[in-house]
Amino acid sequence: MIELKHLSKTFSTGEGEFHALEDVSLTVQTGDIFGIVGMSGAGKSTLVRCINLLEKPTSGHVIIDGQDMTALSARALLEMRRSISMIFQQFNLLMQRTCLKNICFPMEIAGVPAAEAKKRALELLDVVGLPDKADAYPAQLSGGQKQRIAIARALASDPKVLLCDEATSALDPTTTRSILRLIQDINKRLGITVIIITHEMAVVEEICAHVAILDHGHMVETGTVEDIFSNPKTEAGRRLVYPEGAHIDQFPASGVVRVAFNGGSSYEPLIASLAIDCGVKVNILGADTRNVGGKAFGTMLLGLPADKGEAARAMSYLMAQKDVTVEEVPDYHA
Ligand SMILES: Nc1ncnc2c1ncn2[C@@H]1O[C@H](COP(=O)(O)OP(=O)(O)OP(=O)(O)O)[C@@H](O)[C@H]1O
Repeated sequence: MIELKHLSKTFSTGEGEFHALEDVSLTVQTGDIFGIVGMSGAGKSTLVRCINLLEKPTSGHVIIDGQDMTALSARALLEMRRSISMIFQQFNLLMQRTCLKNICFPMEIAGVPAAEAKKRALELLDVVGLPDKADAYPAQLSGGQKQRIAIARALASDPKVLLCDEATSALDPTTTRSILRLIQDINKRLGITVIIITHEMAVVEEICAHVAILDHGHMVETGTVEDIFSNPKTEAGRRLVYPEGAHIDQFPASGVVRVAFNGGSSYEPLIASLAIDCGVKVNILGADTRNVGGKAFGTMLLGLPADKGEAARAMSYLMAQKDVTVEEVPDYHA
């Protein structure tokens, strides 16, 4: 389990202090695939670099399997870091080494005998689906293949945790999907906890179970991907989940409710049955729906009728529905 407790990171810059992270706390369970999302500059990379202490937090704690990383001696930290591997957007392969030698590199540093390292590297080439690329150089590979080699290298130290910093951001959608499948496979087969830093909600949607949203250095929302996608509670969350809209204060109506569909089979008939069963017509002010893991999710903003009795009937009807949550939108102003 990875626990971040009240983590803050302040950089001193020419213009004074810059608070890149402020009081961030979150827990990632062992074996999870956890997404950390946020717009550019939100502090994602800083956060991930604090997890393996490449960046020393200004205050707060990083606790991995009960061990406080911030309290370890330099030697113990080095040892602990071996159990946390990282992959990057730009792959960071050594261009003058073959793929096999790239994968051997962390084992060489750890003092693994050459023959043993080579054997393990060949196994890892198999794991990432590139058994024929042992003698190829990175320049001879596609972006997706380079990332596969980087993943093999990351696995060479038998890590417990894999940190992925925008690992698919330089790849096309098809290659992205295949790399995400590989990461998912590694998570399942090897039980490695995965933390994915990304600005793309599609990546989170594809493979993460839990997600945290960072906004200007603050962790503003965290939960299951289903919860956050079906009903983002903060402005930053809504901006990421529904970049095309769902800004509630642009709609001209009063008595607005947000209806979130939490994986029920269908949403279309609800408004129709509301009219037929209750005799109440509502305005659909905005809607956005999506499919997560084969289930339907989405939110609708509904404008309730001005008549208080009708509005109350509509509310109780909506609240009685299965797999639907309803909340009034108090921050709405006509
Ligand atoms: N060493 C540093 N010195 C000063 N400021 C820094 C330093 N590293 C990061 N920052 C600032 O901290 C903020 C967060 O940066 P970070 O790279 O963590 O964001 P990010 O969410 O990963 O963004 P992106 O998606 O664009 O990479 C930025 O405003 C950045 O300029």
